[in-house]
Amino acid sequence: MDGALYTLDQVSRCYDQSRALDRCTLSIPKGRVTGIAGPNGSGKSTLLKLLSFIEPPDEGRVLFEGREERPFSPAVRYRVTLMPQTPFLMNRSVFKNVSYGLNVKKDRTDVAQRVSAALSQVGLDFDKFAGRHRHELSGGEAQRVALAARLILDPEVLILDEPTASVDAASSFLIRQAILAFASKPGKTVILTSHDAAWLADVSDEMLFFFRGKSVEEKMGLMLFGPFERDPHSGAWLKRGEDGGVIAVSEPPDPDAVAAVPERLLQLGGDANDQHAGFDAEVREVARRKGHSKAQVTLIGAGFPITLSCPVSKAPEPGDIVRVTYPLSSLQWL
Ligand SMILES: Nc1ncnc2c1ncn2[C@@H]1O[C@H](COP(=O)(O)OP(=O)(O)OP(=O)(O)O)[C@@H](O)[C@H]1O
Repeated sequence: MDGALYTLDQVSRCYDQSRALDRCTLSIPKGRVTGIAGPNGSGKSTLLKLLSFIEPPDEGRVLFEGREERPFSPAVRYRVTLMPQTPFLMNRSVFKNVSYGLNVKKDRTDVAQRVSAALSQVGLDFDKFAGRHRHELSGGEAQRVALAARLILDPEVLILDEPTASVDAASSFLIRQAILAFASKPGKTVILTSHDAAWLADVSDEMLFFFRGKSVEEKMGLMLFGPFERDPHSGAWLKRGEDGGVIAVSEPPDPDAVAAVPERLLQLGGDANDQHAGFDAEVREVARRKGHSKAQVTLIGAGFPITLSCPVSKAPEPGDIVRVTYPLSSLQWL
């Protein structure tokens, strides 16, 4: 690792009444692929806009190579390129779209050759695609053209917001290949989000997990939102599901707090006791990936979604009812 490229120090970004980023502190390494995962509305896109110097923070500091860029200089903006969630393609040829950024920079060297190389990086043939217009492209091809339009600029930092949203498996694979080829060049940093957790984990060297406008330490396998209740007999705190099932929690610090257990600490099997809480859950999905010794398991317990990983040899099957246990001390309040 070449050290931190970005450091965010207590950064907040507010829209109307909502805080899209809430006193967020994190760092992103240079020369690595960093994936940012988190639920809808957790602030991922807002973070990417700040990292691209498109929007400034309302509070706190965004340091780039240890310096605060405020106001943003064109020099630093040219080093960073963002592909937004729904990238815009002009209603002109693929050639004009991909070469647009070079035009803006008045860079006219070997344009056709560079457009051809950029298209080839995303698996598109120059002769077949360069003359096509937006309406002559599938969703996946349009997304790859948008990526080629960023790759041709050869930025130091490539930031991609949901690059595989609504593309087919073939395009998703080609986008992954293009990202990894770019990232393998010296000095390149990639920062990206995706709702496809397995795809994101596969392409990323590092992962950051987002929740309510800030980065949390690790991926949570169980998250429970209030209200919580107290068992009148035992005095223990719990979350009751719609099906009547209950999941044990510790005492909530405030009514809005969310109870969370890291995925790593959720186990299949085991007994509940003073230190370990447990509940029954139905297995919904088991994802086994080639070359990985662990399977990703999605379950529903007391009506709540749960994810955990377990050795492939011990993975249950969809439909199985299994016991999920976790150390009570591992429960965090977010
Ligand atoms: N331009 C805006 N104006 C008002 N509110 C906004 C704006 N952009 C984002 N928000 C709000 O800020 C919060 C964070 O949004 P953001 O798009 O950063 O989350 P996200 O994690 O990228 O979500 P998703 O996964 O759905 O793309 C949300 O509550 C959203 O409604």
